Amino acid sequence: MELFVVNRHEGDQLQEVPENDEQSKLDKVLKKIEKNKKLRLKQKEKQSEIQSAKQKTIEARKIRREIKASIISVPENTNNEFIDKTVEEPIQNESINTEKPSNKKRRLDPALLEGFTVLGADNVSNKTKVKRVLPNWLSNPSIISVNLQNLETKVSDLKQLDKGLRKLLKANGVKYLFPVQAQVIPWLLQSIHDSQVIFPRDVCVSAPTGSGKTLAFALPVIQALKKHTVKKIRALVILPTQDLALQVFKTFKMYTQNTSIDVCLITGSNSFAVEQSQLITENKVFGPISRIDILVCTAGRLVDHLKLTNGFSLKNLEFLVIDEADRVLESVQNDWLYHLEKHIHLEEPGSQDVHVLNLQTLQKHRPPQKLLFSATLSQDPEKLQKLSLFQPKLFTSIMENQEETNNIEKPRESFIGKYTTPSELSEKYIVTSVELKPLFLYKFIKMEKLTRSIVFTHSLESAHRLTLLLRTLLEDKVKVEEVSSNLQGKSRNQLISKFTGGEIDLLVCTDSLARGIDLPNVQCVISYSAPKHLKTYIHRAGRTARAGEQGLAVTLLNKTQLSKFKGLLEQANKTNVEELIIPEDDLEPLEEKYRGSLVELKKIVEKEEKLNLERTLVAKGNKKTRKKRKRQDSVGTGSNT
Ligand SMILES: Nc1ncnc2c1ncn2[C@@H]1O[C@H](COP(=O)(O)OP(=O)(O)OP(=O)(O)O)[C@@H](O)[C@H]1O
Repeated sequence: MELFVVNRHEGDQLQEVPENDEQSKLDKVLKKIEKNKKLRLKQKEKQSEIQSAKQKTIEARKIRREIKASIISVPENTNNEFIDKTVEEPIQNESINTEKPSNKKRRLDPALLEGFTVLGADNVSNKTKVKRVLPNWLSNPSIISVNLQNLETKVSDLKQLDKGLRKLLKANGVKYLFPVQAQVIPWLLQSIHDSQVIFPRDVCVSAPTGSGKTLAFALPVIQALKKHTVKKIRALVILPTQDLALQVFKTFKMYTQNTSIDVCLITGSNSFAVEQSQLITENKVFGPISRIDILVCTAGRLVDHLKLTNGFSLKNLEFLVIDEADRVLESVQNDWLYHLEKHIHLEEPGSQDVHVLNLQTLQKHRPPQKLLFSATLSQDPEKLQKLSLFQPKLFTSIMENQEETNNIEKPRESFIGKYTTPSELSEKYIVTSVELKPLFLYKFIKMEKLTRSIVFTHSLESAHRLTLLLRTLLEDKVKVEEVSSNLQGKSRNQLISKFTGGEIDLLVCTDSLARGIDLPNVQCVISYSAPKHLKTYIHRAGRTARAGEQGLAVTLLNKTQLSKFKGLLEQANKTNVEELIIPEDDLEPLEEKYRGSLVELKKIVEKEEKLNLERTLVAKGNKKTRKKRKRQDSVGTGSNT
């Protein structure tokens, strides 16, 4: 029997009792019940503890939210502070909170539970919605109108502006200032005047394409530099491309005539040595000295001169203008910002006066006033922060006819950062299939009798093929040319002048021509390849409807691109861009011709490819023969010696 005895664990307190002892059995059961009762009671207590801890955690979160809300409200006069737009509660706040008066401290204690998963607790809590908080200077800009029709500021009334400059403006047909000029020029002139006693604030200007931003910075800079007699580079204007630098250079040249100010352009279109000789002259007594006052350049070429040109100095810089600023800042060309800052802040060898703190040395070592301009200026504090702006001031435009215009004070935070386009710009889109896209374009060109228009494609190859196809379709009745980045220097400029002069009707190009280029009276801009980014769309469209003229921007889309394109437009508050419907029936009579042109295009492309191949082979062959000859020559010379 003993083999079958099972030793059961009956609990520590339980004594072994004889099986027939009923009373002891009963006692045993009662004890068990009592024990279970106690256990349940304990569990209940634990449960209620957990419940109250949960309640406390919720209260603590509520308090932290309140404290956070008071911390992220931006105080006045913190112009140059960049407060992260995605302010999440800083961890340090927890320890700060626990040191609050006793009642709060008690309420915040459950924060200690943070990090523990409370079993059985309801861990689904509402996440605090992160509010976009901009620094004061970004959320309180000066608003620029986009209306170029009813201009109010007469050039002759702007008495702060130098008489000579006013005369030149009139001579160039400028009688009224555009809104961006009417606001920025007087403000800058005042700040330049005040800069004798206080450091001037940096300025960011975001205004539509073709709204006249170039004069808004050029005129104040020229006026400020007129007083100097000694030549030193005092204004540096940086642009993203050679074309744009040339354009801005021309404006400076125009408005510095009749002054002693010298302007120079360095973009790499001339040889390095020529540029060096334009920048610096060698003086027998003083060594290398500057020949110029204003330098217009591209970022990459600037760095080359900072590194290699003896005597090239930007230590007297009073203005640093960055036009198309968002693009220039995106470019990492030779790390230009780093090299520029390093150069400006580097002490002259043997210089002592930086350590002497008086007004004169402060003025001498004051950083240049930074002026940033663009139609798509980033208003993201993090991006702007790398420029270390000093008490920046923002001028920005907003869309007319928007609710915001009527109540500027209310929705500032929501409209800041949205790009604006000229109010004279009409926008449309055409939906088509990939195969019929060129046919739709052809029909649209014929329908609208387009001249003075620009077609944007996504690649050089696509621009080239589309040019060939359009030529065969349009049979030279409409003059089509392509501008690509393959085309450099003079020939590129010649082509652009031909277009400006009306000799070319359609320019097919890539986005190398999308930004800043000021071509007068462009009738229509066609995005043959859909733009991938809103900025690209805005700059492409900005080649038309400039300086108060009417203009049309049309985008060709596949069905799959439609929703993304609409999304882009929404980002700029454009909700009523309409579809231009070209009925497929209208295309039928053209299909025959289209097919013929495609066959023609295929032949031309094949011929070109063959020609290219032959040229490459000839080039390779020449190289080989040259090498062979060289070897033979050296063998020959060896045998002779
Ligand atoms: N007050 C004015 N009256 C008449 N025309 C003007 C005035 N100001 C500028 N313009 C002309 O308007 C055109 C566009 O000016 P500008 O190139 O400066 O525009 P923008 O704002 O820099 O454009 P983008 O952003 O595309 O570079 C130029 O041809 C310029 O000569």
